[in-house]
Amino acid sequence: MSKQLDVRDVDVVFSGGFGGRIKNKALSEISLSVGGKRPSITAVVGESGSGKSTLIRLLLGFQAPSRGAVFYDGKPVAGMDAAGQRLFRREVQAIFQDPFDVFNPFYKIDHPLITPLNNFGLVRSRDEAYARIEKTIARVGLRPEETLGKYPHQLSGGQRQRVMIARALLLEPQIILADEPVSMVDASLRSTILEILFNMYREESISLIYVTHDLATAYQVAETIVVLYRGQVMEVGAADDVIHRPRHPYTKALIEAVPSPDPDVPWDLDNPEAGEAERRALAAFDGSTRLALFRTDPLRAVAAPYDSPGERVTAGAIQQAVSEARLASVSAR
Ligand SMILES: Nc1ncnc2c1ncn2[C@@H]1O[C@H](COP(=O)(O)OP(=O)(O)OP(=O)(O)O)[C@@H](O)[C@H]1O
Repeated sequence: MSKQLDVRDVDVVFSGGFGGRIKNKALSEISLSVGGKRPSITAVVGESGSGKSTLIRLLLGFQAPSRGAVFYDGKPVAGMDAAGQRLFRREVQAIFQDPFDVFNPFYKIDHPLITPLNNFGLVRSRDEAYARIEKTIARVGLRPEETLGKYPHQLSGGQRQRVMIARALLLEPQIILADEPVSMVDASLRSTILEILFNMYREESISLIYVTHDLATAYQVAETIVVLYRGQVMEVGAADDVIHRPRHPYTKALIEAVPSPDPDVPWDLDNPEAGEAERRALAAFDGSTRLALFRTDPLRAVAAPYDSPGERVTAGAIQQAVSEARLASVSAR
């Protein structure tokens, strides 16, 4: 049983202009929940200005709703006592788009890892803190000896993002809100970071709200997709249904906007347009084969072995690649 974060029928209205007479409804009639009986991953997909950041601030308790309420573990976040708030602050963690903004450039990256452990009384000594930090750093795929003791600018963007994930994990959260966690990371690391997030869910029962503009990665990790447009939920459902049987014209338009290159043109690994779907397809092979990549639908790609660039791939090879890629995608979810 994991704890539940619940948004019930929330509006967020911002006032602007002279005397606050101009009203901007950033969120309208929003209801969603994560966690509860079993942990879950929900993706919230929306374009710029759809209200994603406002939603994250609302979920973190930084933005008060104009109507409706947010509940954590059945209690309204707005009315929590000090002890409740403290628990909420520890158990609901966020990971942001650009971790560089979060780090203080004058402190080594050990600082934002040790401080919350001390503040929440989770460790009794510096040695205990370092033992936990090293273990967690390793879990997000970094080497403690190459990471700790460094300043933020001495790490790559992907390393900084993984340190932020480690920081969230150290606090033993119930729920993680990930706000565009891979949009600043280069393509080759995107899958790795999404996989780390997915493993937190699978291995530690942490629920995840993954906020993104990218339908393909949403489909990759989430079981439920919420499509947000101008502050309203346009469509919500199981990821497969939303992607393969979209009901709302806006969702259809989003899916159509995912680039789908000519299936007759083989891709190679250096193709800069290769995205999540291609990388997943590649995972179906052991990497020893030369591969050409094809999109089969907007969000799925297959990899087929080929001998030399430009050579046409046989239908049989594609068929085999399709079945193997499907198998890979089934087991990855
Ligand atoms: N503090 C604020 N005061 C007034 N209006 C705001 C405020 N914050 C957000 N808005 C407005 O609310 C709407 C939603 O903004 P929000 O930042 O949540 O969108 P977003 O989906 O996160 O966009 P992006 O992906 O570009 O960050 C926009 O119209 C924005 O101008």
